[in-house]
Amino acid sequence: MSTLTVENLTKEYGDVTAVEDVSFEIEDEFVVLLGESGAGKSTLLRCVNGLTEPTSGGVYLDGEPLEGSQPSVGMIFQQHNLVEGVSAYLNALTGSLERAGFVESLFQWQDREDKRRALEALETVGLLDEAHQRVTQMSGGQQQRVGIARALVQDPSLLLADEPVASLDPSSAETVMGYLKKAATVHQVTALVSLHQVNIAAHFGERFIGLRDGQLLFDVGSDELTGDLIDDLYGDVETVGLADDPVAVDANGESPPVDGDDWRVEA
Ligand SMILES: Nc1ncnc2c1ncn2[C@@H]1O[C@H](COP(=O)(O)OP(=O)(O)OP(=O)(O)O)[C@@H](O)[C@H]1O
Repeated sequence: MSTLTVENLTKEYGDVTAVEDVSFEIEDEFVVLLGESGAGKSTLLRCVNGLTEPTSGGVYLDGEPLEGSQPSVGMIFQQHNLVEGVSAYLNALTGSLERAGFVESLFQWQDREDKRRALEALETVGLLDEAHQRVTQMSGGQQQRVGIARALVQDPSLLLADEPVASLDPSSAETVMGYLKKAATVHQVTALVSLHQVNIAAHFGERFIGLRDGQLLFDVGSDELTGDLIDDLYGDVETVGLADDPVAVDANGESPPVDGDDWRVEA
C-alpha cells in the first residue's frame, strides 16, 4: 500500500483556475472524487498521473515527487483506450509496456511472469474464460474490466480512474465498480476514483473528496457523507432521496441500493 500526498495543488489554464490550492493525503483507501462537471476532477487526476503539469504545488507517492508518467501509477479511463481487434489477454499484457518500456516489453512478452500476471489480472476482473475473446466483441462493461486488468498488469501502487463507469448502464456500472474495488483490495493498491453517480459513489467509497469550482469542499469518511454535503456540492442540481442522514449507510448500517432512482443525482 502507498501514500498519495497532494500538497497545495493549483492548475491554471489561462484565466481559468481548474484546481485551486487542493491538499489531501490518502493511504490504503478506496477514495471517491466527487464534483459536478467542470469542478476540476479530471485535471486533478491528470496532475497526479503526470499527464498535466501543475501550475504550483506538488504530488508525492510515498514521499517521492510524482513527475511525468510513472509505472507506479495505473490509470483507468472512461473510454477504455484498448487495442482494438486483439484479445483481452493481449490488451491486459500491454500493461507491462508501462512498467518496462516498449523495447524491453517486446522481449518481456515472452516472459512467463508477465503472462501469468495478465491471466491473473483477468481472473481478478472475472474474465479468465474470455481471455482470448477480441475486445471489440465484448460489452462496454467487459471492456472496462479489461482496462482494469491492464492497469493491474502494470503492477501499480496507486490506481487512478477518471469516470470509469460514466458510459455504462447502472447494472454494468455496479458490476465494473465491484471489480475495480476488488482489484484494489486484492492487489492492495490505494485508489482514487472520480465518479458523478452519487449512489454508486456512496456504495463503494470508503472516503469522499468533494471538489467545487476547483476547490476542496469536503474530505469525509463514509459515515459523514450527508445529503447536505451533496447539496452543497451540486448546488441547484436536484437530489432525489438524500436525507440529512449520512448517505453511505442507512439506519441499519446497510449501504444504499445502487440501482433505483433514490440516491441518484438528477442532472
Ligand atoms: N486543457 C484545458 N484547457 C483549458 N481549460 C481546461 C482544460 N482542461 C480543463 N479545463 C477547464 O478546467 C475546468 C475543470 O475541468 P475538468 O475537466 O478538470 O473538470 P471535471 O470535474 O473533470 O469535469 P467533467 O466531469 O466534465 O470532466 C473547466 O472549467 C474546464 O473548462
